[in-house]
Amino acid sequence: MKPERGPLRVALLGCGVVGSEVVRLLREQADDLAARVGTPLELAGVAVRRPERVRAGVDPALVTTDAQGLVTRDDVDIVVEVIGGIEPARTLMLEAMKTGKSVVTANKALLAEDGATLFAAAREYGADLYYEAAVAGAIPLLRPLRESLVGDHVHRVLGIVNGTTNYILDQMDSGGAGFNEALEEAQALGYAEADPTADVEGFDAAAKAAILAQLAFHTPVTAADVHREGITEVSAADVAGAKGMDCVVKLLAICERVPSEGGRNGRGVSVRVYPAMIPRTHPLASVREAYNAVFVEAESAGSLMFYGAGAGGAPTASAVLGDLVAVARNVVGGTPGPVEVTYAKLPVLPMGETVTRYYIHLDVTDEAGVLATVAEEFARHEVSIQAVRQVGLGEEAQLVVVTHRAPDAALSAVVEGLRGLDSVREVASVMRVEGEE
Ligand SMILES: NC(=O)C1=CN([C@@H]2O[C@H](COP(=O)(O)OP(=O)(O)OC[C@H]3O[C@@H](n4cnc5c(N)ncnc54)[C@H](O)[C@@H]3O)[C@@H](O)[C@H]2O)C=CC1
Ligand SMILES: N[C@@H](CC=O)C(=O)O
Ligand code: NA
Repeated sequence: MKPERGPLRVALLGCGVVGSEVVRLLREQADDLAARVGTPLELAGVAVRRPERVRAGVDPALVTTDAQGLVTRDDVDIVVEVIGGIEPARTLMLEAMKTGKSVVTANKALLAEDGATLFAAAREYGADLYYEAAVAGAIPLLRPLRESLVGDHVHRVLGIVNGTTNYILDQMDSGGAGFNEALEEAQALGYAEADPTADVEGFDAAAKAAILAQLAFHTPVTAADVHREGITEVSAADVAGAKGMDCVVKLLAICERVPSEGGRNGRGVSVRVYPAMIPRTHPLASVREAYNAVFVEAESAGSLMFYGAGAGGAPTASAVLGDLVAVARNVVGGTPGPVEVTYAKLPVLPMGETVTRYYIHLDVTDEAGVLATVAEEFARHEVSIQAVRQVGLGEEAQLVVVTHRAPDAALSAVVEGLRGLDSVREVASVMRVEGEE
């Protein structure tokens, strides 16, 4: 008979919004977790920056500021990293894996910047590296891509992966709070990153897009490869323009395989994050507050939709605990989990080659021939117009143009050209349109 093993000892790095919830769940669900793993999970230590702070439910004897010492201790089996940022998180995780420990992390910034180093270490030392919480918080998305869909051929991953910006855009759309007020609320609710610039400038969503693209297309993608635009430039006029089109503005992460004539894998991938209009009838339009939703389109599976809480302490801790149990079971069973494979090595194509649609709102002089001059600018760059509408007269004259799909570079050139026309007083709003033709 196999001898019963002792408890698995867990080192927790960071005890902020997510870490404190991990501690709570480990305590409150101890018996169930032990039954599911086959042995108890025991907290070996909690590394913090400010030890003097009182932390509810954390035994002060477990608290340390020596994270490095904690991850290399012989009585630690698994390390949970919820500090965030690049360093010291990277060094701590590498040290942990070098000394034979498996790692669970929620750190998308690090995985998207230098995941390759961490994955290489996991392979070299036979350790597990699990990170479900890093993308779309509680929503099971990475495990489905990494395991359930690994036998399929993914074409596209499209979704809302940042709760803070969705909360802000939702408030702007519903006419509630302004930008700053909504951001403060998102921070108070524990959705925002330590530096909310990461949220509102799209860095957080870009990191998640890189992780998703890498898993979906088995190809190396880092945050630096992702075309990124945040929501700080989204104005009340953009939101109102979207309403006028029966659309809503959402910050979207889009990862697409770009088809080629011959090869099945395509000629590359497009990975991008930007605010875009989507029709109110589109399922993503009904994703409110800080919720996330992601569509995965795969050859055999068809379209799959994942929806739920993408941010916040308890939802994120749920994903961390799920990984912790999975890793603990692997330790108990003596078999490591799956490793990342990036064999496809597809290039990430420049944004200019990406095919999208544009909505363009122009303040124009109301005189004969303006429409023709404007239309000529589109024709010059071979961008076909789907619809054009005039709003107002005289000083108030405005044109709203929606294009058919065209390369982004051509659309940018059209906007540049329009800015140079005498009959165009102002290009009031430019936004990509996603969702449907
Ligand atoms: N809050 C959320 O909704 C989500 C957060 N995440 C990720 O989870 C991680 C943690 O996020 P939060 O808990 O929200 O951040 P937080 O800022 O609330 O917590 C991080 C904690 O780590 C501590 N810390 C910093 N440097 C340290 C060090 N050298 N040693 C020990 N402790 C140190 C900080 O004092 C802080 O208490 C980040 O990677 C974040 O991107 C992922 C999904 C959702
Ligand atoms: N700051 C992030 C937290 C989760 O990743 C968000 O707002 O979605
Ligand atoms: Na997740």
